[in-house]
Amino acid sequence: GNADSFGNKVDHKIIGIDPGAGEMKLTDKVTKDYKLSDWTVQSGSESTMTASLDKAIKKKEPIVVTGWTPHWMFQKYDLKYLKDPKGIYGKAEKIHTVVHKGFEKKDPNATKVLDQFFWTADDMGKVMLSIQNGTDAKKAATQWVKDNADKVSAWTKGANKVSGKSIKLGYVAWASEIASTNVVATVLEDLGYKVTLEQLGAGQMWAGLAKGSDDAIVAAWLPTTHADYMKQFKSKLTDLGPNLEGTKLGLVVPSYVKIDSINDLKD
Ligand SMILES: C[SH](C)CC(=O)O
Repeated sequence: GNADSFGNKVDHKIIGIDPGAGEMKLTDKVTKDYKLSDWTVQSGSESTMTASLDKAIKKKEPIVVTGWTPHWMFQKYDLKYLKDPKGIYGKAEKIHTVVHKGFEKKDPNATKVLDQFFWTADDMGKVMLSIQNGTDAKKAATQWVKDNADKVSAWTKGANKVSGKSIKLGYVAWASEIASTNVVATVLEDLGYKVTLEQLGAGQMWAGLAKGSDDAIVAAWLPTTHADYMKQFKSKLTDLGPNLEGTKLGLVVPSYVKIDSINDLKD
């Protein structure tokens, strides 16, 4: 391709996240369907991706990463999504709360709270930003719960305080899920639950939920991003529905990058 193409400038690399993330599967499909044959998707983690983004932006260098909303990166940097004319990343999605099938009978009280948990990208953004600014995730969650007693009381409506009961929440270390899982854990702890948080890879989180080593997740990106996991484990899961609506995911570049569409990645 021509020497000064964007592809050449970034060594034809899309800076990705953890290999089990649904977005990575979708990004593989993007490289195929948009015929980006000389491109590779570099896997790592959310923190290696955001570190690469930070480094490039500090030097005003070109970069393209797998991004998503809600995420603090959009508050911290001036970024834009590349248009996805083939719609491979899907439309706005919802993050669902999913429990191991049978948990709803084992603990209807906790299930009620999990079912009633619902908040906005702004709510999540406040917790994410506080964590990004160095506050411990647990403390940021506790602070948000304290500051939003009205919202939380809607989640715990009709639920009782408990003693001697425990619950295990699985999650993946994505900023969005660190925020949501710690907030839900705090609310359950305030009701008397002993809550264990298990940080896992995406595949392990779904497998753990299916086999019951975890009771619940608030991290299911549906209908597109986690479609494969949901299909694979459907018979072992009870989907309690959305806890957040209006997500987005796709390829993200700093605004100083002069391309606007995934099609522009072709040399
Ligand atoms: C990275 S998004 C929060 C979720 C996913 O891609 O699996």
